[in-house]
Amino acid sequence: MLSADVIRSLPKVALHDHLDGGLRPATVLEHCAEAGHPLPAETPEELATWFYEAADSGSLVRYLETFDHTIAAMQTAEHLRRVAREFVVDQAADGVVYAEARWAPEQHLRNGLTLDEAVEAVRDGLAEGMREAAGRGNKIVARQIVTSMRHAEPTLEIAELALRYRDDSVCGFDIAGAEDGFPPSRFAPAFDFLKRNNMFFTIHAGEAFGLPSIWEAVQVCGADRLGHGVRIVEDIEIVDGSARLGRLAAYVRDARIPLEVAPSSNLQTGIADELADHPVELLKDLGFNVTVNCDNRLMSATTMTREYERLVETFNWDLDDLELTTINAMRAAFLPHDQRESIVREVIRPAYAAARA
Ligand SMILES: O=c1[nH]cnc2c1ncn2[C@H]1C[C@H](O)[C@@H](CO)O1
Ligand SMILES: [Zn+2]
Repeated sequence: MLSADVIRSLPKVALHDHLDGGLRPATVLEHCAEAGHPLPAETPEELATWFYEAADSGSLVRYLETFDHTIAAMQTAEHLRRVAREFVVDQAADGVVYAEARWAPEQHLRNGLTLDEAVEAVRDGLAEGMREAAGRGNKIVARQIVTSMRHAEPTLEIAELALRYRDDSVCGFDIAGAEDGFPPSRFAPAFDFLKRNNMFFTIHAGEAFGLPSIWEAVQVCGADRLGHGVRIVEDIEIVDGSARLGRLAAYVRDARIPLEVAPSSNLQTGIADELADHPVELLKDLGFNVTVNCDNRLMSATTMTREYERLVETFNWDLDDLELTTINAMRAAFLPHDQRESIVREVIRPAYAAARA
């Protein structure tokens, strides 16, 4: 069985990781003290436990309430820059070689930052993080995904922001937040605008709500990837031990739509009680384009290494499964094809070959 140390040493790819869901507890404490924002705990250890427990209710809406505290810690350019730098350094130390950090700039304007200033602060922090990680021998490429909050009044403003910073650290767009009651089609004008401009986007869908949400994300909005997407199992029937795919499940699989699966996070928001009952294994076995992600390292008390460790322990995942899902993720990255393939060829494949030898 693969140990945590071996998993950590292997190259991993993080496509779905929220910038405001992965802060170091000590940074939350420091920034919130400066901002005068009260917190429910006083030490990094207590705060880490508080986040995990508060997020572990089985409800996405309650899970999302915990972000009040991290968002309060990210309201100045300096705070955003540091959080972005630490995001990259921490991922790189965990063996992540490519990461996309998603966050919603509209939630970070309380102290007077403009949307552009906020995106630039994160851009600069990501660049510092990449330099710092490389200096420590952990090379990583990091980009940002600009997110719209789905309960907000849909506008084109955030999609336009993403487009303005394309090729300047922004690689894509996303919508996040409560899913039930806020279907992806509300943002159809933003997605149309991005399509017209040939820009990539992913959509959180099939996490807390089922097939109608996934269908809209894929067929109405044209999502390049699905954030979670795990409720696609609701369109799969097991009859006499063999799987029958409904039309939507078949489309998602056959069109190779990448699923940004985040096992620990999904358990906390109610997909199943135990990892053994999580659909990730079935989806992988059926040939869906599965990728493995943390979603929110702070709220789920996890890392990419930990997510894989749990999959190894629960489903006996081996090097083939790790390499497959890592290459799936790298090929689904919102990065130019030649850059993706060079990371696959020069970083991922050789490391897994060496681990086998
Ligand atoms: O898993 C999630 N589903 C829906 N929304 C989420 C999830 N994780 C984080 N968010 C929200 C809370 C953050 O403030 C926002 C932007 O990162 O995205
Ligand atoms: Zn998410």
